[in-house]
Amino acid sequence: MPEKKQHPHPPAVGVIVVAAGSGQRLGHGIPKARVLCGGRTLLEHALDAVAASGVAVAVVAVLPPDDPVLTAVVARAAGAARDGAGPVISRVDGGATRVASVRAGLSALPSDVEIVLVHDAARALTPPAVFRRVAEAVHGGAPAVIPVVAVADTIKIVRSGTVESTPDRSGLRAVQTPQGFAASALRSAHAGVAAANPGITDDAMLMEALGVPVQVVDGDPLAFKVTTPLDLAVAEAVIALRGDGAGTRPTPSQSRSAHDTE
Ligand SMILES: Nc1ccn([C@@H]2O[C@H](COP(=O)(O)OP(=O)(O)OP(=O)(O)O)[C@@H](O)[C@H]2O)c(=O)n1
Ligand SMILES: C[C@](O)(CO)[C@H](O)COP(=O)(O)O
Repeated sequence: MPEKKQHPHPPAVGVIVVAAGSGQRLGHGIPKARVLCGGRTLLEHALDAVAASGVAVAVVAVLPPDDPVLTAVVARAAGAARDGAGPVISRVDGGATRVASVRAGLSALPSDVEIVLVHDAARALTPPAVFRRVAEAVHGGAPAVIPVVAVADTIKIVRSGTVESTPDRSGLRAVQTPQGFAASALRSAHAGVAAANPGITDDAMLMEALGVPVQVVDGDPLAFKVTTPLDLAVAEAVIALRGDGAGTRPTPSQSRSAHDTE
Protein backbone atom coordinates (compact mmCIF):
# COMPACT_ATOMS: atom_id res chain seq x y z
CA MET A 1 0.00 0.00 0.00
CA PRO A 2 1.42 3.47 -0.86
CA GLU A 3 2.50 5.33 2.23
CA LYS A 4 0.27 8.31 3.08
CA LYS A 5 2.25 11.54 2.99
CA GLN A 6 2.67 12.73 6.58
CA HIS A 7 2.89 16.42 7.41
CA PRO A 8 5.59 16.96 10.05
CA HIS A 9 3.37 19.73 11.47
CA PRO A 10 -0.06 21.10 10.59
CA PRO A 11 0.37 23.43 7.60
CA ALA A 12 0.35 27.11 8.45
CA VAL A 13 -2.86 28.72 7.18
CA GLY A 14 -3.07 32.42 6.36
CA VAL A 15 -6.38 34.16 5.75
CA ILE A 16 -6.79 37.24 3.56
CA VAL A 17 -10.01 39.12 4.34
CA VAL A 18 -10.65 41.46 1.43
CA ALA A 19 -12.53 44.50 2.70
CA ALA A 20 -11.40 47.32 0.41
CA GLY A 21 -14.47 47.47 -1.83
CA SER A 22 -16.57 50.60 -2.06
CA GLY A 23 -20.00 48.96 -1.78
CA GLN A 24 -21.60 50.78 -4.72
CA ARG A 25 -24.50 48.33 -4.92
CA LEU A 26 -25.24 48.68 -1.21
CA GLY A 27 -25.26 52.44 -1.69
CA HIS A 28 -24.38 53.63 1.84
CA GLY A 29 -21.74 56.05 0.58
CA ILE A 30 -19.06 54.48 2.82
CA PRO A 31 -16.91 51.38 2.28
CA LYS A 32 -19.17 48.34 2.71
CA ALA A 33 -16.95 46.70 5.34
CA ARG A 34 -17.65 49.69 7.62
CA VAL A 35 -21.43 49.37 7.36
CA LEU A 36 -23.06 48.33 10.63
CA CYS A 37 -25.08 45.16 10.93
CA GLY A 38 -26.56 44.30 14.32
CA GLY A 39 -24.53 47.20 15.73
CA ARG A 40 -21.14 45.99 14.48
CA THR A 41 -19.27 46.51 11.23
CA LEU A 42 -19.35 43.81 8.56
CA LEU A 43 -15.57 43.54 8.95
CA GLU A 44 -15.91 42.75 12.66
CA HIS A 45 -18.38 39.97 11.89
CA ALA A 46 -16.03 38.56 9.24
CA LEU A 47 -12.99 38.67 11.54
CA ASP A 48 -15.01 36.99 14.30
CA ALA A 49 -15.86 34.12 11.95
CA VAL A 50 -12.20 33.67 11.01
CA ALA A 51 -11.19 33.68 14.68
CA ALA A 52 -13.95 31.23 15.64
CA SER A 53 -12.85 28.82 12.90
CA GLY A 54 -9.47 28.45 14.59
CA VAL A 55 -7.77 27.70 11.25
CA ALA A 56 -5.40 30.65 10.89
CA VAL A 57 -1.95 31.48 12.18
CA ALA A 58 -2.01 34.82 10.35
CA VAL A 59 -4.83 37.06 9.12
CA VAL A 60 -4.46 40.08 6.86
CA ALA A 61 -7.37 42.47 6.52
CA VAL A 62 -7.19 44.38 3.23
CA LEU A 63 -8.71 47.81 3.84
CA PRO A 64 -9.57 50.93 1.90
CA PRO A 65 -6.56 53.26 2.24
CA ASP A 66 -6.81 55.87 5.02
CA ASP A 67 -9.77 54.34 6.85
CA PRO A 68 -9.32 55.06 10.57
CA VAL A 69 -12.52 53.24 11.58
CA LEU A 70 -11.56 49.95 9.93
CA THR A 71 -7.94 50.35 11.01
CA ALA A 72 -9.20 50.60 14.60
CA VAL A 73 -11.39 47.51 14.08
CA VAL A 74 -8.32 45.55 12.98
CA ALA A 75 -6.24 46.89 15.87
CA ARG A 76 -8.89 45.76 18.37
CA ALA A 77 -9.13 42.32 16.77
CA ALA A 78 -5.34 42.03 16.77
CA GLY A 79 -5.20 42.93 20.47
CA ALA A 80 -7.90 40.40 21.38
CA ALA A 81 -6.14 37.71 19.34
CA ARG A 82 -2.83 38.47 21.07
CA ASP A 83 -4.48 38.19 24.49
CA GLY A 84 -6.14 34.90 23.54
CA ALA A 85 -3.10 33.39 21.77
CA GLY A 86 -4.98 33.69 18.48
CA PRO A 87 -3.57 34.45 15.04
CA VAL A 88 -1.39 37.42 14.19
CA ILE A 89 -3.75 39.99 12.65
CA SER A 90 -2.55 42.87 10.49
CA ARG A 91 -3.85 45.30 7.88
CA VAL A 92 -2.75 46.42 4.43
CA ASP A 93 -4.11 48.90 1.89
CA GLY A 94 -6.26 47.41 -0.87
CA GLY A 95 -6.35 48.24 -4.55
CA ALA A 96 -8.86 49.33 -7.17
CA THR A 97 -10.01 45.78 -8.00
CA ARG A 98 -10.59 42.66 -5.94
CA VAL A 99 -7.60 41.03 -7.67
CA ALA A 100 -5.38 43.96 -6.65
CA SER A 101 -6.64 43.71 -3.08
CA VAL A 102 -5.98 39.97 -2.87
CA ARG A 103 -2.51 40.60 -4.26
CA ALA A 104 -1.84 43.22 -1.57
CA GLY A 105 -3.01 40.71 1.04
CA LEU A 106 -0.72 38.03 -0.36
CA SER A 107 2.28 40.31 -0.17
CA ALA A 108 1.48 41.07 3.49
CA LEU A 109 1.13 37.45 4.61
CA PRO A 110 4.16 35.78 6.20
CA SER A 111 6.17 33.98 3.50
CA ASP A 112 6.08 30.65 5.38
CA VAL A 113 2.30 30.33 5.14
CA GLU A 114 1.52 27.13 3.23
CA ILE A 115 -2.23 27.45 2.70
CA VAL A 116 -4.06 30.69 1.91
CA LEU A 117 -7.79 31.26 2.33
CA VAL A 118 -9.20 34.32 0.56
CA HIS A 119 -12.41 35.58 2.12
CA ASP A 120 -14.83 38.41 1.32
CA ALA A 121 -15.57 40.65 4.32
CA ALA A 122 -18.92 41.07 2.60
CA ARG A 123 -19.70 37.39 3.42
CA ALA A 124 -19.78 38.52 7.01
CA LEU A 125 -21.91 35.73 8.49
CA THR A 126 -20.01 32.78 7.00
CA PRO A 127 -20.09 29.92 9.53
CA PRO A 128 -16.66 28.94 10.93
CA ALA A 129 -17.25 25.37 9.71
CA VAL A 130 -16.96 26.54 6.10
CA PHE A 131 -13.43 27.84 6.79
CA ARG A 132 -12.53 24.49 8.32
CA ARG A 133 -13.99 22.49 5.41
CA VAL A 134 -12.03 24.51 2.87
CA ALA A 135 -8.76 24.42 4.84
CA GLU A 136 -9.06 20.66 5.41
CA ALA A 137 -9.62 19.99 1.71
CA VAL A 138 -6.49 21.97 0.79
CA HIS A 139 -4.60 20.23 3.60
CA GLY A 140 -5.80 16.95 2.06
CA GLY A 141 -3.95 17.74 -1.15
CA ALA A 142 -6.27 19.84 -3.35
CA PRO A 143 -4.40 22.87 -4.74
CA ALA A 144 -7.60 24.92 -5.03
CA VAL A 145 -10.89 24.57 -3.14
CA ILE A 146 -14.09 26.61 -3.28
CA PRO A 147 -17.32 26.39 -1.29
CA VAL A 148 -20.45 26.20 -3.44
CA VAL A 149 -24.21 26.01 -3.12
CA ALA A 150 -26.86 24.85 -5.59
CA VAL A 151 -28.51 27.46 -7.78
CA ALA A 152 -32.19 27.96 -6.93
CA ASP A 153 -33.25 29.92 -10.03
CA THR A 154 -33.32 28.89 -13.67
CA ILE A 155 -30.40 30.71 -15.31
CA LYS A 156 -30.53 32.10 -18.88
CA ILE A 157 -27.72 33.26 -21.15
CA VAL A 158 -29.03 36.55 -22.55
CA ARG A 159 -27.58 38.51 -25.50
CA SER A 160 -28.93 41.87 -26.60
CA GLY A 161 -32.14 41.43 -24.62
CA THR A 162 -32.93 37.97 -26.01
CA VAL A 163 -32.46 34.56 -24.43
CA GLU A 164 -29.74 32.64 -26.21
CA SER A 165 -29.88 29.45 -24.15
CA THR A 166 -30.72 27.85 -20.82
CA PRO A 167 -27.81 25.97 -19.24
CA ASP A 168 -28.56 22.71 -17.44
CA ARG A 169 -29.11 23.82 -13.85
CA SER A 170 -27.95 20.52 -12.38
CA GLY A 171 -24.36 21.46 -13.24
CA LEU A 172 -24.51 25.04 -11.97
CA ARG A 173 -23.28 26.15 -8.56
CA ALA A 174 -23.08 29.57 -6.88
CA VAL A 175 -19.59 30.22 -5.55
CA GLN A 176 -18.82 31.57 -2.09
CA THR A 177 -15.75 32.32 -0.01
CA PRO A 178 -13.41 31.50 1.69
CA GLN A 179 -11.60 30.04 -1.29
CA GLY A 180 -8.54 28.01 -0.34
CA PHE A 181 -5.29 27.46 -2.16
CA ALA A 182 -1.83 26.03 -1.81
CA ALA A 183 0.06 29.27 -1.17
CA SER A 184 2.63 28.67 -3.90
CA ALA A 185 -0.08 28.00 -6.50
CA LEU A 186 -1.97 31.17 -5.59
CA ARG A 187 1.18 33.29 -5.63
CA SER A 188 2.16 31.96 -9.08
CA ALA A 189 -1.34 32.47 -10.46
CA HIS A 190 -1.42 36.09 -9.28
CA ALA A 191 2.00 36.75 -10.72
CA GLY A 192 0.65 35.98 -14.17
CA VAL A 193 -2.41 38.26 -14.40
CA ALA A 194 -3.12 41.96 -14.69
CA ALA A 195 -4.61 43.20 -11.41
CA ALA A 196 -6.84 45.64 -13.28
CA ASN A 197 -8.65 42.94 -15.32
CA PRO A 198 -12.34 43.52 -14.45
CA GLY A 199 -13.32 40.08 -15.78
CA ILE A 200 -11.61 38.25 -12.93
CA THR A 201 -14.18 38.02 -10.15
CA ASP A 202 -12.64 35.29 -8.01
CA ASP A 203 -9.30 33.59 -7.39
CA ALA A 204 -10.49 30.20 -8.61
CA MET A 205 -10.72 31.70 -12.11
CA LEU A 206 -6.94 32.16 -12.07
CA MET A 207 -6.46 28.48 -11.28
CA GLU A 208 -8.94 27.42 -13.96
CA ALA A 209 -7.01 29.49 -16.51
CA LEU A 210 -3.84 27.61 -15.58
CA GLY A 211 -5.56 24.23 -15.80
CA VAL A 212 -5.27 23.64 -12.05
CA PRO A 213 -8.18 21.46 -10.81
CA VAL A 214 -10.54 23.34 -8.51
CA GLN A 215 -12.27 21.12 -5.96
CA VAL A 216 -15.64 22.06 -4.49
CA VAL A 217 -16.89 21.58 -0.93
CA ASP A 218 -20.27 22.40 0.57
CA GLY A 219 -20.84 26.09 1.13
CA ASP A 220 -23.57 27.41 3.40
CA PRO A 221 -26.59 29.65 2.82
CA LEU A 222 -25.29 31.89 5.63
CA ALA A 223 -22.15 32.58 3.62
CA PHE A 224 -24.23 34.83 1.32
CA LYS A 225 -22.59 38.04 0.16
CA VAL A 226 -24.02 41.31 1.50
CA THR A 227 -24.30 43.10 -1.83
CA THR A 228 -27.63 44.95 -1.85
CA PRO A 229 -29.82 46.64 0.79
CA LEU A 230 -31.99 43.51 0.86
CA ASP A 231 -28.95 41.36 1.71
CA LEU A 232 -28.11 43.71 4.58
CA ALA A 233 -31.70 43.44 5.89
CA VAL A 234 -31.40 39.64 5.75
CA ALA A 235 -28.09 39.76 7.62
CA GLU A 236 -29.64 42.00 10.30
CA ALA A 237 -32.53 39.55 10.65
CA VAL A 238 -30.15 36.58 10.98
CA ILE A 239 -28.21 38.36 13.72
CA ALA A 240 -31.42 39.31 15.52
CA LEU A 241 -32.71 35.72 15.30
CA ARG A 242 -29.56 34.16 16.62
CA GLY A 243 -29.49 36.72 19.43
CA ASP A 244 -25.73 37.10 19.50
CA GLY A 245 -25.81 40.87 19.79
CA ALA A 246 -25.57 40.82 23.58
CA GLY A 247 -22.01 40.43 24.75
CA THR A 248 -20.53 41.03 21.33
CA ARG A 249 -21.89 44.51 20.80
CA PRO A 250 -19.37 47.33 20.72
CA THR A 251 -19.08 49.80 23.54
CA PRO A 252 -21.21 52.93 23.02
CA SER A 253 -18.13 54.92 21.96
CA GLN A 254 -17.11 52.31 19.36
CA SER A 255 -20.66 52.20 18.06
CA ARG A 256 -20.84 56.00 17.82
CA SER A 257 -17.58 56.27 15.93
CA ALA A 258 -18.72 53.81 13.27
CA HIS A 259 -22.13 55.53 12.97
CA ASP A 260 -20.62 58.99 12.83
CA THR A 261 -18.83 58.17 9.62
CA GLU A 262 -22.00 57.07 7.77
N1 LIG B 1 -11.16 46.83 -4.94
C1 LIG B 1 -11.76 45.91 -4.18
C2 LIG B 1 -13.05 45.41 -4.51
C3 LIG B 1 -13.64 44.48 -3.67
N2 LIG B 1 -12.99 44.08 -2.55
C4 LIG B 1 -13.64 43.15 -1.63
O1 LIG B 1 -14.07 42.00 -2.31
C5 LIG B 1 -15.24 41.48 -1.69
C6 LIG B 1 -16.30 41.19 -2.75
O2 LIG B 1 -16.61 42.39 -3.42
P1 LIG B 1 -18.08 43.04 -3.46
O3 LIG B 1 -18.95 42.43 -2.48
O4 LIG B 1 -18.50 43.09 -4.84
O5 LIG B 1 -17.74 44.46 -2.83
P2 LIG B 1 -17.70 45.87 -3.49
O6 LIG B 1 -16.71 45.90 -4.62
O7 LIG B 1 -17.46 46.78 -2.36
O8 LIG B 1 -19.19 46.03 -4.02
P3 LIG B 1 -19.73 46.89 -5.26
O9 LIG B 1 -19.31 46.13 -6.50
O10 LIG B 1 -21.20 46.93 -5.04
O11 LIG B 1 -19.06 48.25 -5.18
C7 LIG B 1 -15.71 42.50 -0.66
O12 LIG B 1 -15.47 42.04 0.65
C8 LIG B 1 -14.90 43.73 -1.00
O13 LIG B 1 -14.58 44.56 0.11
C9 LIG B 1 -11.74 44.59 -2.23
O14 LIG B 1 -11.16 44.21 -1.22
N3 LIG B 1 -11.13 45.49 -3.07
C1 LIG C 1 -15.48 36.02 -4.92
C2 LIG C 1 -16.98 36.03 -5.06
O1 LIG C 1 -17.58 36.42 -3.85
C3 LIG C 1 -17.42 34.61 -5.34
O2 LIG C 1 -18.80 34.57 -5.54
C4 LIG C 1 -17.46 36.95 -6.14
O3 LIG C 1 -16.97 36.52 -7.37
C5 LIG C 1 -17.11 38.40 -5.90
O4 LIG C 1 -17.64 39.15 -6.97
P1 LIG C 1 -18.04 40.66 -6.86
O5 LIG C 1 -18.49 41.08 -8.20
O6 LIG C 1 -16.79 41.36 -6.42
O7 LIG C 1 -19.15 40.75 -5.89
